[in-house]
Amino acid sequence: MESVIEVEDLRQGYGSFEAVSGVSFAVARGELFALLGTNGAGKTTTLETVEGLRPGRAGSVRVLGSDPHRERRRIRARLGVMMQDGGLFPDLSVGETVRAWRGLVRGARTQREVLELSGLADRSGVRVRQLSGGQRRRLDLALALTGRPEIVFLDEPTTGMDPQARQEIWRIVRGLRDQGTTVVLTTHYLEEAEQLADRVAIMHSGRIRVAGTVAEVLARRGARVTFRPLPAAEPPVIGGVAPETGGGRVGYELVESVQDGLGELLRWASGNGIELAGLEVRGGSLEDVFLEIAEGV
Ligand SMILES: Nc1ncnc2c1ncn2[C@@H]1O[C@H](COP(=O)(O)OP(=O)(O)OP(=O)(O)O)[C@@H](O)[C@H]1O
Repeated sequence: MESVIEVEDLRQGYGSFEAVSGVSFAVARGELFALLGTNGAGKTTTLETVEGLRPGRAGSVRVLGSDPHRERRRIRARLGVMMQDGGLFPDLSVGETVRAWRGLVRGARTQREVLELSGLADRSGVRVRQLSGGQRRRLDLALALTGRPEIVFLDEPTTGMDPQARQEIWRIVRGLRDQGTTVVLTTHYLEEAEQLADRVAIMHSGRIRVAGTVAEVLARRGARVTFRPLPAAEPPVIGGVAPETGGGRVGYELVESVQDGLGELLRWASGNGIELAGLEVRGGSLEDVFLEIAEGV
């Protein structure tokens, strides 16, 4: 598959501080790639370098076959960027903002299309300063899409939004992907990545710690099996894993032996005439992986 973004061993920093310490990833055309991570992990720094806002300190970044910083003019019109803190003028109305933006973009969507994308067609005369935070983000997103970009960068597109506003952004982002647009986003919301992303990379302290499809990332987590303690019986070792007791439950973290371990537990229970009270089996979530990485496990 054609890679439209290739990042190899990228290093980036501020003064003597290194914020990104050797990050590598590639994004295929039409893919939705999410960068996740703890606060200060280096997501925005990575994204801004890939957008070409500044040159990397070391390593290589190619976007649509070009160096996004040195050859920015060559590819700029093919990229759409929605920054964390959009550069909107508070005194312009929504309509004026869209008109001004369209004037800067080649092959722009119509005024009406951009207003409809922003969901603000009926608020065209309202000043930007009067919009809610969520409405401003939607306007930012619509502006980023004005030139029908091939690649769209979204830095925390739904931060601070209520669930309904978030769903609306997700609908627009899914629409982009359906049209074959490549999307790279950063997010704090694991659910957002689970809902939208074809592939994710989880960053911590300037490095990518885990990357892959959501299914691949979750596969490194097993399942947690728990039940309520039994007064008369010592819980067995299953799948080679010893029981842990805490919070009023007996639990096992089964990674490679989920099915075998569960089978052993059920055979042990029925062999001893025991009913396992409150038995639960829960697969790993992206949140578990995230917390594990954030805790440096
Ligand atoms: N302009 C700057 N000058 C100095 N240090 C900076 C600057 N911008 C970011 N940093 C530092 O670089 C590190 C990475 O920041 P970055 O914003 O890339 O992380 P992030 O993963 O996007 O975080 P968040 O999720 O909190 O937005 C942090 O330690 C941050 O304090």
